Amino acid sequence: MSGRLASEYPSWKKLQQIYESEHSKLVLKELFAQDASRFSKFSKEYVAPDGPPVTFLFDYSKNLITEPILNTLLSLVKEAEVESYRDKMFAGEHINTSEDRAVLHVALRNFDEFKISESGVSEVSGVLAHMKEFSDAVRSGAHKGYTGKQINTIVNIGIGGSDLGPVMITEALKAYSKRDLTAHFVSNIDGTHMAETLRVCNPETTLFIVASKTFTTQETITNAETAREWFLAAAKDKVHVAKHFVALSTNTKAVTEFGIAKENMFAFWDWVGGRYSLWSAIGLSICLVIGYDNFEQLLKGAHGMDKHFKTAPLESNLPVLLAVIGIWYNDFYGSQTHCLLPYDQYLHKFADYFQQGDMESNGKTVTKGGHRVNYQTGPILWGAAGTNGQHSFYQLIHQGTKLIPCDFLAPATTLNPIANSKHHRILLSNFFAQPEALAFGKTEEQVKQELGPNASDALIKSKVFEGNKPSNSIMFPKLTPATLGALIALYEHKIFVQGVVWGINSFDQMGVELGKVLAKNILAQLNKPEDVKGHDSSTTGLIYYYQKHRQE
Ligand SMILES: O=P(O)(O)OC[C@H]1O[C@@H](O)[C@@H](O)[C@@H](O)[C@@H]1O
Repeated sequence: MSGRLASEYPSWKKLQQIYESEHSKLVLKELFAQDASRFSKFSKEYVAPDGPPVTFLFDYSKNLITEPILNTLLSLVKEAEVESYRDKMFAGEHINTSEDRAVLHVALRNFDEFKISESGVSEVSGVLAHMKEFSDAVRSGAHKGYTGKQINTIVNIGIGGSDLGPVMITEALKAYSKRDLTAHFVSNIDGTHMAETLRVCNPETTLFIVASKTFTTQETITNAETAREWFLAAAKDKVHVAKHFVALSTNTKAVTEFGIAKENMFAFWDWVGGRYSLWSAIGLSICLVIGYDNFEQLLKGAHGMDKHFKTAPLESNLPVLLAVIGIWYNDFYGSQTHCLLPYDQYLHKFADYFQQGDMESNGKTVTKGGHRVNYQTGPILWGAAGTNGQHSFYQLIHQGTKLIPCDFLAPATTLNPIANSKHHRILLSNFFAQPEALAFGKTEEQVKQELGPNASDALIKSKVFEGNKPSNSIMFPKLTPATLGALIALYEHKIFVQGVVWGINSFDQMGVELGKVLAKNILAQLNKPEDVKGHDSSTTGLIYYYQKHRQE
């Protein structure tokens, strides 16, 4: 975040040399054979410094690294002054320079421990108290709808960071949820999303949560207006809106203009980035689904990781280790993508969530100093819950031509021990087997032995697994709210470290703006062919086709 080009650091140059001279010799099978203590050298157990008990094992031994490589990667972190930028973030300095803002999602889960002087920080506990009071009232049935019935359905209307976090967490912590409260999340402007949701809602028992940091996002405002119209068609009187609509936003003026009273608004501040906002008022739907106490556990779990990130030395700092291993593949091996593979059905939205978290943060081509980078920045992030991916895209990871580093995550104990935990043992045997197969593969010799003397050469070759595919494994005792909080914070800080090394601003998102502006302009031209002006022939042709075929 210094704005310097990463390629100028001495360690970067050294890493390039190491890669060129050594990468063909970095063979996991040999690295493990040569060193019986490789696992203990390259794994760490995280234990939360305080707060709710959180622990997990981070095993990074199946990576194409040696101690000298790791040390050089850590020198890179030092040269990029990651520690100093980390301290600036925690101190509330305006490290989001293009927007002149602090980056303080850590202040949302701080419980007054780190001293941070930025306006709004002292209001965090008041908003949490408001969230507790409101979510308790809805969950207990004290807050009633306009006909006196209890609320049994919530609809969160938001997109991007105002949707993905709540969706991911409410799925991940479903085991802790109030089962008689149904939660829907409407994000897409496509009317189908709202129409299909309203079809199963009853206006008397539904609470709409309009979640938008800016309260100007076209999708969210349009969806909220449609929801209000639908509600008023039944409730008739606007006075009833107060019981059925709340807003989560930084923009009091726009919220009031929309018709939501100030007391039904849950505030947050411009130093909370959209993709880092689930810890803020944007988490209200999470509180409603899992209860405030569980939400607080989530925050405290994240706070424990914040403390670890802030104080642990680089060589045992887990977000730093995760970040530099990612940089090694992204910038030296030329890996384009990174795969997140939770072996836990509850975490089936984890990769979707970090797709925004990572790609919107580090998908940048210029440094903070305005220089075009001459190296790769953020990876393409993707993934799915195991074992589903194994029956779909793992083929390419095992035998395709691309190197795809993977993170495997799994709980030792399932929250659903059905059939005597038989399912979980099978699930975990896959969680253990896949990284092993990726790393060690299967040689031609082994295949020949298996197939016998009559097998054709082509068949033998098709069954060979080259191996040497790297992965991290993260295993935790059980998926609890605090554990989930710590895991999310781990990845958030990984993104931070990588952004600082690459010299980019991880906290703006200028890239989403152009499309928004163009769409507004085109919306005004859709009525008549003669209005369609100023486009290339392809765009004009597409709009004409629409105009010819639409039926409204
Ligand atoms: O919460 P609001 O302001 O509606 O923004 C929703 C989303 O909009 C997008 O354009 C991005 O900027 C995201 O970072 C953001 O999370």
